[in-house]
Amino acid sequence: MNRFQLVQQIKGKRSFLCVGLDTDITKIPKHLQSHANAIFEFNKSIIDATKDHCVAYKINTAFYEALGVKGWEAMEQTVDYIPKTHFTIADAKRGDIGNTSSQYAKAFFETLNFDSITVAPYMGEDSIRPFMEYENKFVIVLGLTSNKGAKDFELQKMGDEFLYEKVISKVAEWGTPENLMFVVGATQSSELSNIRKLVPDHFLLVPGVGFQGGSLKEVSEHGLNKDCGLLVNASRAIIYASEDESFADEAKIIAQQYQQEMNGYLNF
Ligand SMILES: O=c1ccn([C@@H]2O[C@H](COP(=O)(O)O)[C@@H](O)[C@H]2O)c(=O)[nH]1
Repeated sequence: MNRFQLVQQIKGKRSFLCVGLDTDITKIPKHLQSHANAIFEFNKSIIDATKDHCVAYKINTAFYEALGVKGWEAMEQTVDYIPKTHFTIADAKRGDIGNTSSQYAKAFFETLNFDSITVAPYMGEDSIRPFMEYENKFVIVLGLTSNKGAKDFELQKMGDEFLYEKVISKVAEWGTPENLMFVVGATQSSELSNIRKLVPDHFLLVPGVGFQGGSLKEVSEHGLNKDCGLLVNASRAIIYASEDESFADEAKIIAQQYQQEMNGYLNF
């Protein structure tokens, strides 16, 4: 999917919600846990229930990799099941020397047909370039993350700049808003206006609303750009909205609430 198609979808749905499929076998409703293909069955119900209210799905690969072959198969089935109208994110946080990054890119963009992948910037340009060689695919580079540990490196000053500012400005030179996005945690909304000065046109993937306490209102006030420019992710708040058989209906209700709130913030 390209940027234009993503923006069109946001405009049509009046939503910039990304549903996070952080599917944990121990947290899904009891009646599904004994199912031979429990993870995929759960995801299928969540996708069916939320697809009218969101524009993207983010699969955090850790939850699937933890289960070995069965988890990987469930991830493959899930990516294939997500409607082609929706933007897909492999939240895999990869990045390595060039030839290894090429294999990661092949794994997530060819073997699995994701639209994008999250990448850690620490190893520099040659670790990110291989992901950028694909047309209509996005590299989503960790900028300023939502966790407490962001203060250990990302929010350390290097001269008169924070490290995260240096990372975002430098990485932005390697790509364009057509193939590059940045992760910025919703818990870091006080830095969003500053980030928008560095990258006015890029999309930002914003995790951290819901369970981590980030504010959708603040993120929208400081992060929206002329094309929306935001994909706000909620995982646990949506997929674990209920532990019983009505989990998909409850997930739909929460996703719809996010959509309605987002509609009110959109400036087009
Ligand atoms: O800075 C970051 C980067 C990634 N994440 C991921 O997003 C989701 C958040 O899940 P919630 O349940 O909505 O809190 C999860 O997959 C994280 O690994 C992040 O939270 N912060």
